[in-house]
Amino acid sequence: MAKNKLKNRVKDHGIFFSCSSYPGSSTLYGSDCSCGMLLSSCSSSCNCKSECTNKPFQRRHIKRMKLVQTEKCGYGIAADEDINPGEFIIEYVGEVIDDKTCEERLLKMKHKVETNFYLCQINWSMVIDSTYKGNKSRYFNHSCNPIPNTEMHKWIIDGETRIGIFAIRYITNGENLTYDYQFVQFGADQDCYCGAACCRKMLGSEASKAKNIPACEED
Ligand SMILES: C[S@@+](CC[C@H](N)C(=O)[O-])C[C@H]1O[C@@H](n2cnc3c(N)ncnc32)[C@H](O)[C@@H]1O
Repeated sequence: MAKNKLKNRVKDHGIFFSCSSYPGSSTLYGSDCSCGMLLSSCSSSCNCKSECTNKPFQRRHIKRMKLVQTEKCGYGIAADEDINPGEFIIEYVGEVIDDKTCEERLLKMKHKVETNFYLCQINWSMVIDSTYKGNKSRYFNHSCNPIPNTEMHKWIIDGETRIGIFAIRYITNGENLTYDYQFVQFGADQDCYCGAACCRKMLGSEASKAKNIPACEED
């Protein structure tokens, strides 16, 4: 494990050395910073040194947000301040578990007839489970396009994969914060109540066919 970490760090240095952002130039997720464009946070080995703001995770400036009760999706999260496009909102955290543990937990949840799932698949071998440990990111609900106002991004920080939630458009104070789960996160047989006119899940379900919900253009 330690060996792997070391390998990753060495790889990261290739990215860090190529960073040529001028001090204080990058505030969003890397639009003008080589590291940011590669979804990698800047470090002390970068040319941009300490003034560079491309360190969303280390700086930990999470946005103000509050827990709300939604009409059909249980609890959700609403912005408690205006948020600009591209801004870092919060890190998605939880227990990092492997596929086997994930399957076991899913089976247990099924037996308990749980309806809220907090599992997020990061890659083939890694799942973040915020069922027992997490922060407010665990309450972000799903929306099909074009409704979501946030997006998840994988970042490499000191050789470790971390997940950040970023704004994809201007968000006004009070708006519910959602992203597209891509259906890796909640039970495959659950209906979606995101309210999008071309809700993918509803379109596929018998319920939507019965309600005659029109197909999206891209479908
Ligand atoms: C990560 S949790 C989000 C917080 C959750 N609403 C709660 O009350 O704790 C994911 C769960 O929320 C519900 N959910 C999220 N988005 C939904 C949607 N668009 N339609 C229906 N249920 C949704 C599902 O039960 C899903 O398993």
